[in-house]
Amino acid sequence: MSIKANHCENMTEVRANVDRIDRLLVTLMAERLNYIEQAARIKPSRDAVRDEDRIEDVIAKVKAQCDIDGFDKDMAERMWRAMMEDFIAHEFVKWDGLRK
Ligand SMILES: C=C(O[C@@H]1C=C(C(=O)O)C=C[C@H]1O)C(=O)O
Repeated sequence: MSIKANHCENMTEVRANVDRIDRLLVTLMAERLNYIEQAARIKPSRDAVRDEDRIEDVIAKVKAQCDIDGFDKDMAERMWRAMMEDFIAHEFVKWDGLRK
């Protein structure tokens, strides 16, 4: 299966749709980051900030969603691994900041 997208006749329409999607993605990323910050508050030890099993669980779930929505699994894996590295780095900064 694949996600339905608007048919575009020109680059103005293409870019308007890309810009619309980017705004939605930023909103979702901001919400995702809020949960990462809550994880920093909740996790009792610094060793728990980076959880390799959870990272692989996230990747597996994202790849399963790729099958549903028709998105490239290898691309998604690269994107999510890079994104999670930034989120984890942020979580470490937040975890330290809450306990100094
Ligand atoms: C938020 C967590 O912390 C980290 C951030 C993750 C993420 O960005 O999805 C996944 C695993 C963790 O290393 C978590 O453990 O769930």
